[in-house]
Amino acid sequence: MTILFKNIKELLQVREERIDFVSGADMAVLPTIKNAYLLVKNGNIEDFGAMENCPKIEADKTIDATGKMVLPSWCDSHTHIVYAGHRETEFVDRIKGLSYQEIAKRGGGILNSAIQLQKTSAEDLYQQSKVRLDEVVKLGTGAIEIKSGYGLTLDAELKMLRVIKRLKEDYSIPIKATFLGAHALPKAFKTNKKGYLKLLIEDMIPRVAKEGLAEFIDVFCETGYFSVEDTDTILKAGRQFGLKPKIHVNQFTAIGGVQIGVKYDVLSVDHLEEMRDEDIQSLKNTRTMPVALPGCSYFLGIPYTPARKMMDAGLPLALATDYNPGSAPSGNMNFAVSSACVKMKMTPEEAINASTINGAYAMGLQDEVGSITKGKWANLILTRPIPSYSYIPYAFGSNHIEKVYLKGKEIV
Ligand SMILES: N=CN[C@@H](CCC(=O)O)C(=O)O
Ligand SMILES: [Zn+2]
Repeated sequence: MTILFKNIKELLQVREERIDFVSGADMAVLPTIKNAYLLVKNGNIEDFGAMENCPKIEADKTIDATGKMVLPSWCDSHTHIVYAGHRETEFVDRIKGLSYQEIAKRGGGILNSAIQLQKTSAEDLYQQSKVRLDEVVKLGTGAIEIKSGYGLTLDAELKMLRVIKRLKEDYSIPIKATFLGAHALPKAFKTNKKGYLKLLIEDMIPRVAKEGLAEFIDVFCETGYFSVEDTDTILKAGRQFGLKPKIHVNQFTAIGGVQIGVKYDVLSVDHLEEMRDEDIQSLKNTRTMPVALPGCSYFLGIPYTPARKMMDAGLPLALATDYNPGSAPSGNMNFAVSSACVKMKMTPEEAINASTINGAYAMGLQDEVGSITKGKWANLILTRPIPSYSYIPYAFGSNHIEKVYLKGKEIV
């Protein structure tokens, strides 16, 4: 099966050679080809180039993309889309003056979602999550990471991870599963953190690894949740079972989460709303991808990740949605791109690099997706007619996507 996109106004994120990620000043460079063609064969990118070199072949399907752009699908490296119910009453409580932390102290927040999830059947959880996955695919997401962490008991965590496994089997989008048993201290262990750490280390991690339910392990390293010391203990245990770490750090307080991440050579450190100069310094010359979640900053009204400062220091950056019921109830990567430009002063080139190739790296998927490179999956966005790619973050709130393709198959 071959598909030929012709007369593409501009083909974005073209990388002749495979790269892992871009950092520092290179983030401002988005390689493109104007008036381009793209040939897809059996679900993968076969060839591309300027229209004058377009092969004279009879493809099974030819798409005239005059006035439109083609880019690799968004790579959303941080989500919690498998959850039960919703938390808009907490949203209203926050509008009325309560903070996210105050709500959590009253038993709301992650524990509220855990109670709802524990009562939800695996089938219902799958159906609720599927709606969200379908939605984000239509919004251009073509690779996604999904975390557990709303179970907080062995059974409920396994239920979440098995739902993620089922989504993986049912969708032609790469899905990476992350075990986040250390998301919050469950009510039953309120005064017994040691006991929960024991459960995590002796029961949950070995079982998750044995059943092959997750590739990554995550910890919410934050004041009032899991300390740096706890994080050290959990990541060490995860490593023994072959789970690669990517962690939540510096969301509300900077307590050394970045440094423990660097110690474990984590694939990504995510959130980073509170960054000290020493945190930026620690990330230099590492293979760890910093991930910013502007939807969370927007929704909670907390600081945005200091992207400019970090990129000026030579660091890479990825953008993700953090789609979850408490701090970011939106999985719209187009909004992440736009708010990164508006609020974090990222240029459209930087934001697109952060949401494609760097997002792919933050999931270990840089060899499959994230750029227009021969052999990569044809997970693509075909835009509506737009004047320039900067128009995507500029005209925020409008849908600029005409169609998305997963493994070359048209979805919308
Ligand atoms: N901060 C930790 N976890 C999620 C929020 C979880 C929730 O409020 O349900 C996040 O990444 O923002
Ligand atoms: Zn998160």
